[in-house]
Amino acid sequence: MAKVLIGMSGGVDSTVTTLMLKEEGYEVEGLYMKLHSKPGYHEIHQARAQKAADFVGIKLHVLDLQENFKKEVFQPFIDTYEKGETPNPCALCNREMKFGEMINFADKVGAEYLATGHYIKTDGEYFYQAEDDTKDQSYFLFYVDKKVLPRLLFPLGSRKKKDIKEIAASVKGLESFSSQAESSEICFVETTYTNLLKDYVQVDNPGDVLDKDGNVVGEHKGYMHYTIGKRKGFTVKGAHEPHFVLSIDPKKNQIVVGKKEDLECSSVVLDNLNMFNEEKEFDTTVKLRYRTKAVPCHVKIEDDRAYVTLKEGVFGVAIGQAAVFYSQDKLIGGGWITKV
Ligand SMILES: Nc1ncnc2c1ncn2[C@@H]1O[C@H](COP(=O)(O)OP(=O)(O)OP(=O)(O)O)[C@@H](O)[C@H]1O
Repeated sequence: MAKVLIGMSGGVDSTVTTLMLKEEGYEVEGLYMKLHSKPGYHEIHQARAQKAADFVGIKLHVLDLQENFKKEVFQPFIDTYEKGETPNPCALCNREMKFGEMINFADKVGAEYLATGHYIKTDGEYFYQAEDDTKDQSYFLFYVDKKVLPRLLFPLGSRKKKDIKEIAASVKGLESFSSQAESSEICFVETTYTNLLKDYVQVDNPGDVLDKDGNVVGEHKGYMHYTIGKRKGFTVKGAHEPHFVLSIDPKKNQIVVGKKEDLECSSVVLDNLNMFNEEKEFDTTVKLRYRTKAVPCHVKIEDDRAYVTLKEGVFGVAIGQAAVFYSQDKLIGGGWITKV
């Protein structure tokens, strides 16, 4: 039977995935990657991964990628906030670490396949949304190099999260994995992103809040406290209705605020595209942030830029975020929002 490398984080998903692969008869080896440098984190999670590997009876490799992660994922995260934009570190991590470095490691140990506990499906050519739509992670995988797709296995793509927890709870020796707290959306953010940023950049720096016409109407705490669509944490003199952040000017340390309807966006431009097919002009649907529904759109690709016309207005679209195209449940590509 073929050899598969499984990314083991010490969490319930990759632990149950490992068990499934082993039961299916694959020759399985595990890999724990040290990615970010959150103090005390790896001691706990590596030990959990080791416990899972020992239970299933497989070898666990450990790879220290902290320097690499810092350069490819963490620093861009800080830089994006400094530019007044909204980052998506998970999409970068998936391309560079989980389906970049891990594929290289799979080659090293002679594994034909790479598996993870992601909730997503693939047929080797495209990604598809997971069966469990509350857990679907396809949005964060749009930037993975399509060359690696034929080698990926996602046993959880057709499963429900609650069933995975039940499996862990029912296997003697793995019960503790079923009750672990769910990991936060961004693994290296412990509390809030601003708390983390404060260790690296000057976040607290009061400045002016402007209205759409450029009048100073209030004060904010420092532009990095805000992302597009945020409605709290700044003052607006005499305001009776909620105001939302419409744009951020990092150079002037100013934010522009307005009403909900001012946030509506009808087109976006994307760069750094990652398309899974060759089409240059098409109608499809696009998701402009995680946990929102995909809206119908028209796409025209020219010189590695996608010009996307939305057929329904979308609120709170932010530069720096991913725009991911879906045809029904099939992910056909995406890019990074560079202009709204
Ligand atoms: N540090 C790591 N080392 C190796 N593989 C990892 C690591 N972190 C995540 N992975 C792999 O990527 C998958 C998805 O990671 P994600 O961070 O979304 O975790 P998750 O959905 O909470 O899964 P889990 O319950 O396995 O932690 C994991 O199931 C695992 O296969």
